[in-house]
Amino acid sequence: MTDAAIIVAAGRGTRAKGQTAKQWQMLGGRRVADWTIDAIQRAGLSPIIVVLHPDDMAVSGLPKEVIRVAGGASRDASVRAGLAELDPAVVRNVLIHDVARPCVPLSVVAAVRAALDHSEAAAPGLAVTDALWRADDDHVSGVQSREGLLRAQTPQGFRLAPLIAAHAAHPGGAADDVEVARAAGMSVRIVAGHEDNLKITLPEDFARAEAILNRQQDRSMDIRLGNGFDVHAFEPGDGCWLCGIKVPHDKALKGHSDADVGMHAVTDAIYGALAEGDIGRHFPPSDPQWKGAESHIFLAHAVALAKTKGYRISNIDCTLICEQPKVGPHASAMQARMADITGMQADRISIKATTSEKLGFTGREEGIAAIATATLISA
Ligand SMILES: Nc1ccn([C@@H]2O[C@H](COP(=O)(O)OP(=O)(O)OP(=O)(O)O)[C@@H](O)[C@H]2O)c(=O)n1
Ligand SMILES: C[C@](O)(CO)[C@H](O)COP(=O)(O)O
Repeated sequence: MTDAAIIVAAGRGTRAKGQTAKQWQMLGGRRVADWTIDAIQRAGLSPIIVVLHPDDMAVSGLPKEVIRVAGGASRDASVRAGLAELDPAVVRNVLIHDVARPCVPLSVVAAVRAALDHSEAAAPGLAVTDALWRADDDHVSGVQSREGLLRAQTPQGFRLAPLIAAHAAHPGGAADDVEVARAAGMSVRIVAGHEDNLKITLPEDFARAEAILNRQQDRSMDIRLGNGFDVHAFEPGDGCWLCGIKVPHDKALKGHSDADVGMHAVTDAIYGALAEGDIGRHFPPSDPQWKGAESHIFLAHAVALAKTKGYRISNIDCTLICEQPKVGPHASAMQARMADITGMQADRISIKATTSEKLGFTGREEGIAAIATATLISA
Protein backbone atom coordinates (compact mmCIF):
# COMPACT_ATOMS: atom_id res chain seq x y z
CA MET A 1 0.00 0.00 0.00
CA THR A 2 1.30 3.45 -0.87
CA ASP A 3 0.72 7.07 0.15
CA ALA A 4 -0.43 9.03 -2.91
CA ALA A 5 -0.60 12.77 -3.53
CA ILE A 6 -3.09 14.95 -5.34
CA ILE A 7 -1.82 18.41 -6.27
CA VAL A 8 -4.77 20.62 -7.13
CA ALA A 9 -3.71 23.01 -9.88
CA ALA A 10 -6.91 23.68 -11.81
CA GLY A 11 -7.62 27.15 -10.38
CA ARG A 12 -7.17 30.32 -12.39
CA GLY A 13 -5.39 32.37 -9.72
CA THR A 14 -7.51 35.43 -10.33
CA ARG A 15 -6.42 37.17 -7.11
CA ALA A 16 -2.75 36.80 -8.05
CA LYS A 17 -3.40 38.63 -11.33
CA GLY A 18 -0.66 38.10 -13.96
CA GLN A 19 -0.73 37.04 -17.60
CA THR A 20 -1.09 33.34 -16.73
CA ALA A 21 -2.55 31.44 -13.79
CA LYS A 22 -0.30 31.73 -10.71
CA GLN A 23 0.94 28.13 -10.90
CA TRP A 24 2.54 28.85 -14.29
CA GLN A 25 4.17 32.12 -13.23
CA MET A 26 7.92 32.13 -12.60
CA LEU A 27 9.43 32.01 -9.14
CA GLY A 28 13.21 31.99 -8.76
CA GLY A 29 13.76 30.65 -12.28
CA ARG A 30 11.10 27.91 -12.25
CA ARG A 31 7.33 27.86 -12.44
CA VAL A 32 5.40 27.76 -9.16
CA ALA A 33 4.02 24.32 -10.11
CA ASP A 34 7.53 22.94 -10.72
CA TRP A 35 8.58 23.81 -7.16
CA THR A 36 5.44 22.28 -5.71
CA ILE A 37 5.63 19.04 -7.69
CA ASP A 38 9.31 18.75 -6.84
CA ALA A 39 8.62 19.13 -3.11
CA ILE A 40 5.92 16.47 -3.19
CA GLN A 41 8.14 14.11 -5.20
CA ARG A 42 10.99 14.59 -2.74
CA ALA A 43 8.64 13.62 0.07
CA GLY A 44 8.42 10.19 -1.56
CA LEU A 45 4.69 10.17 -2.32
CA SER A 46 3.56 8.00 -5.22
CA PRO A 47 1.60 8.11 -7.43
CA ILE A 48 1.31 11.88 -7.81
CA ILE A 49 -1.85 13.14 -9.50
CA VAL A 50 -1.72 16.71 -10.81
CA VAL A 51 -5.20 18.10 -11.39
CA LEU A 52 -5.03 20.64 -14.20
CA HIS A 53 -7.43 23.11 -15.73
CA PRO A 54 -8.80 21.54 -18.95
CA ASP A 55 -6.98 24.27 -20.95
CA ASP A 56 -3.65 23.27 -19.34
CA MET A 57 -3.75 19.51 -19.94
CA ALA A 58 -0.96 19.64 -22.53
CA VAL A 59 1.31 21.93 -20.49
CA SER A 60 4.98 21.04 -21.10
CA GLY A 61 7.74 20.24 -18.67
CA LEU A 62 5.92 18.26 -15.99
CA PRO A 63 7.79 15.15 -14.79
CA LYS A 64 6.72 12.15 -16.85
CA GLU A 65 5.80 10.17 -13.72
CA VAL A 66 2.96 12.50 -12.71
CA ILE A 67 -0.58 11.60 -13.76
CA ARG A 68 -2.47 14.47 -15.36
CA VAL A 69 -6.19 14.76 -14.66
CA ALA A 70 -8.64 17.46 -15.78
CA GLY A 71 -10.13 19.41 -12.85
CA GLY A 72 -13.51 20.96 -12.20
CA ALA A 73 -15.02 24.38 -11.64
CA SER A 74 -14.34 24.39 -7.88
CA ARG A 75 -11.53 23.13 -5.68
CA ASP A 76 -13.61 20.26 -4.31
CA ALA A 77 -14.64 19.20 -7.84
CA SER A 78 -10.95 19.15 -8.76
CA VAL A 79 -10.14 17.02 -5.73
CA ARG A 80 -12.91 14.58 -6.67
CA ALA A 81 -11.43 14.29 -10.19
CA GLY A 82 -8.08 13.41 -8.62
CA LEU A 83 -9.59 10.92 -6.18
CA ALA A 84 -11.28 9.09 -9.07
CA GLU A 85 -7.79 8.09 -10.29
CA LEU A 86 -6.85 6.32 -7.06
CA ASP A 87 -7.64 2.74 -6.09
CA PRO A 88 -8.20 2.13 -2.33
CA ALA A 89 -6.96 -1.44 -2.84
CA VAL A 90 -3.51 -0.04 -3.66
CA VAL A 91 -3.39 3.37 -1.98
CA ARG A 92 -3.84 3.61 1.80
CA ASN A 93 -3.49 7.36 2.34
CA VAL A 94 -3.81 10.39 0.10
CA LEU A 95 -2.26 13.80 0.76
CA ILE A 96 -4.00 16.68 -1.00
CA HIS A 97 -1.88 19.76 -1.60
CA ASP A 98 -2.43 23.18 -3.18
CA VAL A 99 -0.15 23.85 -6.15
CA ALA A 100 -0.06 27.39 -4.77
CA ARG A 101 2.06 26.26 -1.77
CA PRO A 102 5.47 25.73 -3.43
CA CYS A 103 7.60 26.24 -0.29
CA VAL A 104 6.08 23.41 1.75
CA PRO A 105 8.83 22.05 4.03
CA LEU A 106 9.42 18.30 3.93
CA SER A 107 8.94 18.27 7.70
CA VAL A 108 5.30 19.32 7.29
CA VAL A 109 4.60 16.53 4.78
CA ALA A 110 6.38 14.06 7.07
CA ALA A 111 4.35 15.20 10.10
CA VAL A 112 1.08 14.65 8.22
CA ARG A 113 2.17 11.18 7.09
CA ALA A 114 3.35 10.22 10.57
CA ALA A 115 0.02 11.31 12.10
CA LEU A 116 -1.80 9.09 9.59
CA ASP A 117 -0.19 6.06 11.26
CA HIS A 118 -2.63 6.57 14.12
CA SER A 119 -5.40 8.78 12.68
CA GLU A 120 -7.71 8.56 9.67
CA ALA A 121 -7.03 12.22 8.81
CA ALA A 122 -4.38 14.82 9.63
CA ALA A 123 -3.67 18.36 8.50
CA PRO A 124 -1.25 21.18 9.32
CA GLY A 125 -2.47 24.27 11.13
CA LEU A 126 -0.87 27.40 12.53
CA ALA A 127 -1.93 29.51 15.48
CA VAL A 128 -3.45 32.92 14.81
CA THR A 129 -1.00 35.33 16.41
CA ASP A 130 -2.56 38.69 15.49
CA ALA A 131 -5.66 40.10 17.15
CA LEU A 132 -8.77 39.70 14.99
CA TRP A 133 -11.24 42.45 14.14
CA ARG A 134 -14.49 42.59 12.32
CA ALA A 135 -14.71 45.34 9.72
CA ASP A 136 -17.45 47.54 8.45
CA ASP A 137 -15.96 49.02 5.26
CA ASP A 138 -12.79 50.73 6.49
CA HIS A 139 -13.79 50.92 10.17
CA VAL A 140 -13.42 48.35 12.93
CA SER A 141 -16.88 47.23 13.93
CA GLY A 142 -15.94 44.65 16.53
CA VAL A 143 -13.39 42.15 17.72
CA GLN A 144 -13.21 38.41 17.25
CA SER A 145 -11.67 36.11 19.80
CA ARG A 146 -8.72 34.14 18.37
CA GLU A 147 -9.14 31.50 21.06
CA GLY A 148 -9.07 28.06 19.42
CA LEU A 149 -8.64 29.44 15.88
CA LEU A 150 -6.04 28.05 13.51
CA ARG A 151 -4.92 28.91 9.99
CA ALA A 152 -5.41 25.85 7.75
CA GLN A 153 -2.62 24.68 5.46
CA THR A 154 -2.04 21.79 3.08
CA PRO A 155 -1.10 18.98 2.47
CA GLN A 156 -4.13 17.53 4.18
CA GLY A 157 -3.89 13.75 4.57
CA PHE A 158 -6.63 11.13 4.72
CA ARG A 159 -7.28 7.43 4.62
CA LEU A 160 -8.34 7.12 0.94
CA ALA A 161 -11.52 5.03 1.14
CA PRO A 162 -13.40 7.15 3.73
CA LEU A 163 -12.32 10.37 1.99
CA ILE A 164 -13.77 9.17 -1.32
CA ALA A 165 -17.03 8.40 0.50
CA ALA A 166 -16.95 11.80 2.25
CA HIS A 167 -16.54 13.66 -1.04
CA ALA A 168 -19.33 11.61 -2.65
CA ALA A 169 -21.69 12.60 0.19
CA HIS A 170 -20.74 16.30 0.33
CA PRO A 171 -22.99 18.89 -1.33
CA GLY A 172 -19.93 20.90 -2.54
CA GLY A 173 -18.54 24.32 -1.81
CA ALA A 174 -16.06 23.26 0.88
CA ALA A 175 -12.97 25.43 1.38
CA ASP A 176 -10.81 22.39 1.91
CA ASP A 177 -10.83 18.61 2.38
CA VAL A 178 -10.81 18.82 6.17
CA GLU A 179 -14.23 20.45 5.91
CA VAL A 180 -15.44 17.60 3.67
CA ALA A 181 -13.99 14.93 5.94
CA ARG A 182 -15.47 16.46 9.08
CA ALA A 183 -18.90 16.71 7.48
CA ALA A 184 -18.70 12.93 7.07
CA GLY A 185 -17.74 12.47 10.71
CA MET A 186 -14.04 11.84 10.23
CA SER A 187 -11.75 12.89 13.04
CA VAL A 188 -8.90 15.16 11.89
CA ARG A 189 -5.64 15.33 13.83
CA ILE A 190 -3.86 18.72 13.76
CA VAL A 191 -0.10 18.76 13.17
CA ALA A 192 2.26 21.74 13.20
CA GLY A 193 2.10 23.85 10.06
CA HIS A 194 4.96 26.11 9.00
CA GLU A 195 5.20 29.84 8.24
CA ASP A 196 7.18 28.96 5.08
CA ASN A 197 4.16 27.10 3.75
CA LEU A 198 2.35 30.19 2.51
CA LYS A 199 -0.30 29.95 -0.19
CA ILE A 200 0.48 32.27 -3.07
CA THR A 201 -2.76 34.22 -3.39
CA LEU A 202 -1.96 37.90 -4.04
CA PRO A 203 0.66 39.49 -6.35
CA GLU A 204 2.93 40.39 -3.41
CA ASP A 205 3.08 36.74 -2.29
CA PHE A 206 5.46 35.85 -5.14
CA ALA A 207 8.29 37.93 -3.64
CA ARG A 208 7.70 36.37 -0.21
CA ALA A 209 7.72 32.87 -1.66
CA GLU A 210 10.89 33.56 -3.64
CA ALA A 211 12.67 34.81 -0.51
CA ILE A 212 11.60 31.66 1.35
CA LEU A 213 12.81 29.37 -1.45
CA ASN A 214 16.14 31.21 -1.62
CA ARG A 215 16.61 30.81 2.11
CA GLN A 216 15.62 27.13 2.02
CA GLN A 217 18.05 26.47 -0.82
CA ASP A 218 20.95 28.42 0.72
CA ARG A 219 20.55 26.32 3.81
CA SER A 220 20.25 23.00 2.09
CA MET A 221 22.03 23.21 -1.25
CA ASP A 222 24.63 20.54 -1.68
CA ILE A 223 26.38 20.42 -5.07
CA ARG A 224 28.26 17.26 -6.02
CA LEU A 225 30.47 16.57 -9.03
CA GLY A 226 31.29 13.10 -10.26
CA ASN A 227 33.50 11.86 -13.06
CA GLY A 228 33.43 8.62 -15.00
CA PHE A 229 35.92 7.05 -17.41
CA ASP A 230 35.52 3.90 -19.48
CA VAL A 231 37.23 2.04 -22.31
CA HIS A 232 36.02 -0.76 -24.58
CA ALA A 233 38.05 -2.54 -27.24
CA PHE A 234 36.82 -3.12 -30.78
CA GLU A 235 35.91 -6.55 -32.12
CA PRO A 236 34.49 -7.55 -35.49
CA GLY A 237 30.92 -6.31 -35.94
CA ASP A 238 28.57 -3.93 -37.69
CA GLY A 239 28.32 -0.97 -35.32
CA CYS A 240 28.83 0.37 -31.80
CA TRP A 241 26.32 1.34 -29.13
CA LEU A 242 27.25 4.87 -28.09
CA CYS A 243 25.10 6.86 -25.65
CA GLY A 244 22.07 4.73 -26.48
CA ILE A 245 22.37 4.88 -30.29
CA LYS A 246 23.69 2.10 -32.53
CA VAL A 247 26.21 3.89 -34.71
CA PRO A 248 27.02 2.04 -37.95
CA HIS A 249 30.70 1.03 -38.15
CA ASP A 250 32.79 -1.82 -39.52
CA LYS A 251 33.53 -2.92 -35.92
CA ALA A 252 31.62 -3.39 -32.66
CA LEU A 253 32.67 -2.76 -29.07
CA LYS A 254 33.50 -5.77 -26.93
CA GLY A 255 32.08 -6.07 -23.42
CA HIS A 256 30.05 -8.06 -20.93
CA SER A 257 27.02 -5.80 -21.56
CA ASP A 258 26.24 -3.95 -24.80
CA ALA A 259 29.57 -2.12 -24.22
CA ASP A 260 28.06 1.36 -24.50
CA VAL A 261 31.21 3.11 -23.39
CA GLY A 262 29.65 6.61 -23.29
CA MET A 263 26.65 5.54 -21.22
CA HIS A 264 28.96 3.67 -18.85
CA ALA A 265 31.11 6.77 -18.28
CA VAL A 266 28.01 8.87 -17.59
CA THR A 267 26.60 6.24 -15.23
CA ASP A 268 29.88 6.08 -13.33
CA ALA A 269 29.96 9.88 -13.10
CA ILE A 270 26.57 9.79 -11.34
CA TYR A 271 27.63 6.96 -9.02
CA GLY A 272 30.83 8.90 -8.39
CA ALA A 273 29.00 12.06 -7.38
CA LEU A 274 26.98 9.96 -4.93
CA ALA A 275 30.13 8.18 -3.64
CA GLU A 276 28.38 4.95 -4.65
CA GLY A 277 31.24 3.21 -6.41
CA ASP A 278 30.78 2.29 -10.05
CA ILE A 279 28.69 0.11 -12.38
CA GLY A 280 30.69 -2.97 -11.39
CA ARG A 281 29.57 -2.60 -7.77
CA HIS A 282 25.87 -2.48 -8.66
CA PHE A 283 25.92 -4.83 -11.68
CA PRO A 284 28.88 -7.24 -11.17
CA PRO A 285 30.34 -8.54 -14.46
CA SER A 286 30.60 -11.94 -12.73
CA ASP A 287 26.78 -12.10 -12.64
CA PRO A 288 25.54 -13.81 -15.84
CA GLN A 289 22.21 -11.93 -15.74
CA TRP A 290 24.00 -8.76 -16.97
CA LYS A 291 25.59 -10.52 -19.98
CA GLY A 292 24.59 -8.53 -23.05
CA ALA A 293 22.50 -6.17 -20.87
CA GLU A 294 21.36 -2.92 -22.40
CA SER A 295 23.21 -0.12 -20.64
CA HIS A 296 20.13 2.04 -20.11
CA ILE A 297 19.37 -0.32 -17.19
CA PHE A 298 22.57 0.86 -15.46
CA LEU A 299 21.96 4.53 -16.18
CA ALA A 300 18.34 4.38 -15.04
CA HIS A 301 19.50 2.74 -11.80
CA ALA A 302 22.05 5.50 -11.13
CA VAL A 303 19.43 8.19 -11.84
CA ALA A 304 16.93 6.52 -9.50
CA LEU A 305 19.59 6.21 -6.79
CA ALA A 306 20.37 9.93 -7.08
CA LYS A 307 16.69 10.72 -6.65
CA THR A 308 16.33 8.40 -3.67
CA LYS A 309 19.30 10.10 -2.02
CA GLY A 310 17.69 13.52 -2.55
CA TYR A 311 19.60 14.80 -5.59
CA ARG A 312 18.59 15.95 -9.04
CA ILE A 313 21.04 15.81 -11.92
CA SER A 314 21.71 19.31 -13.12
CA ASN A 315 23.87 18.51 -16.15
CA ILE A 316 25.94 15.83 -17.83
CA ASP A 317 28.92 16.30 -20.13
CA CYS A 318 30.35 13.31 -21.99
CA THR A 319 33.29 13.19 -24.40
CA LEU A 320 33.83 10.16 -26.63
CA ILE A 321 37.45 9.67 -27.70
CA CYS A 322 37.87 7.87 -31.03
CA GLU A 323 39.04 8.34 -34.61
CA GLN A 324 36.06 6.39 -36.01
CA PRO A 325 33.09 6.20 -36.13
CA LYS A 326 32.30 9.89 -36.45
CA VAL A 327 30.05 10.95 -33.58
CA GLY A 328 28.93 14.42 -34.77
CA PRO A 329 26.10 13.22 -37.07
CA HIS A 330 24.62 11.16 -34.21
CA ALA A 331 25.19 13.57 -31.28
CA SER A 332 21.62 15.00 -31.26
CA ALA A 333 20.05 11.54 -31.32
CA MET A 334 22.35 10.51 -28.45
CA GLN A 335 21.39 13.62 -26.49
CA ALA A 336 17.68 12.89 -27.01
CA ARG A 337 18.05 9.22 -26.00
CA MET A 338 20.04 10.12 -22.88
CA ALA A 339 17.37 12.71 -21.99
CA ASP A 340 14.72 10.05 -22.38
CA ILE A 341 16.51 7.63 -20.04
CA THR A 342 17.44 10.20 -17.39
CA GLY A 343 14.23 12.26 -17.50
CA MET A 344 16.43 15.36 -17.93
CA GLN A 345 15.96 18.20 -20.38
CA ALA A 346 18.04 17.53 -23.50
CA ASP A 347 19.79 20.90 -23.21
CA ARG A 348 21.32 19.76 -19.92
CA ILE A 349 23.11 16.87 -21.62
CA SER A 350 26.20 17.40 -23.73
CA ILE A 351 27.61 14.66 -25.96
CA LYS A 352 30.74 15.50 -27.90
CA ALA A 353 33.76 13.73 -29.34
CA THR A 354 37.44 14.20 -29.99
CA THR A 355 40.17 12.20 -31.65
CA SER A 356 43.47 11.54 -29.90
CA GLU A 357 45.41 12.73 -32.95
CA LYS A 358 46.11 9.10 -33.91
CA LEU A 359 48.06 8.62 -30.66
CA GLY A 360 47.59 5.74 -28.26
CA PHE A 361 45.03 2.92 -28.41
CA THR A 362 42.21 5.19 -29.56
CA GLY A 363 44.51 6.67 -32.21
CA ARG A 364 45.37 3.18 -33.45
CA GLU A 365 41.61 2.45 -33.57
CA GLU A 366 41.86 -0.42 -31.11
CA GLY A 367 38.91 0.84 -29.07
CA ILE A 368 36.95 3.82 -27.78
CA ALA A 369 37.37 5.73 -24.52
CA ALA A 370 34.80 8.00 -22.87
CA ILE A 371 35.03 10.53 -20.08
CA ALA A 372 32.00 12.10 -18.38
CA THR A 373 31.14 14.60 -15.68
CA ALA A 374 27.81 14.89 -13.84
CA THR A 375 26.64 17.63 -11.50
CA LEU A 376 24.12 16.67 -8.84
CA ILE A 377 22.24 19.20 -6.72
CA SER A 378 20.36 18.45 -3.56
CA ALA A 379 16.74 18.52 -4.59
N1 LIG B 1 -11.47 24.85 -9.70
C1 LIG B 1 -10.39 24.84 -8.94
C2 LIG B 1 -10.09 25.88 -8.05
C3 LIG B 1 -8.92 25.84 -7.31
N2 LIG B 1 -8.10 24.78 -7.45
C4 LIG B 1 -6.83 24.74 -6.72
O1 LIG B 1 -7.07 24.89 -5.32
C5 LIG B 1 -5.94 25.52 -4.71
C6 LIG B 1 -6.35 26.61 -3.73
O2 LIG B 1 -7.13 27.56 -4.38
P1 LIG B 1 -6.80 29.12 -4.55
O3 LIG B 1 -5.59 29.52 -3.89
O4 LIG B 1 -8.05 29.84 -4.26
O5 LIG B 1 -6.45 29.13 -6.11
P2 LIG B 1 -7.22 29.75 -7.33
O6 LIG B 1 -8.62 29.29 -7.36
O7 LIG B 1 -6.38 29.45 -8.51
O8 LIG B 1 -7.09 31.32 -6.99
P3 LIG B 1 -8.18 32.47 -7.06
O9 LIG B 1 -9.24 32.12 -6.05
O10 LIG B 1 -7.42 33.70 -6.72
O11 LIG B 1 -8.71 32.48 -8.48
C7 LIG B 1 -5.06 26.01 -5.82
O12 LIG B 1 -3.92 25.19 -5.87
C8 LIG B 1 -5.91 25.89 -7.06
O13 LIG B 1 -5.20 25.64 -8.26
C9 LIG B 1 -8.41 23.74 -8.32
O14 LIG B 1 -7.64 22.80 -8.46
N3 LIG B 1 -9.56 23.78 -9.03
C1 LIG C 1 -7.16 24.56 1.20
C2 LIG C 1 -6.65 25.89 1.67
O1 LIG C 1 -5.36 26.11 1.16
C3 LIG C 1 -6.54 25.86 3.17
O2 LIG C 1 -5.93 27.00 3.64
C4 LIG C 1 -7.55 27.01 1.23
O3 LIG C 1 -8.78 26.89 1.82
C5 LIG C 1 -7.73 27.06 -0.30
O4 LIG C 1 -7.67 28.36 -0.79
P1 LIG C 1 -8.84 29.46 -0.80
O5 LIG C 1 -8.11 30.76 -0.88
O6 LIG C 1 -9.65 29.29 0.44
O7 LIG C 1 -9.62 29.20 -2.05
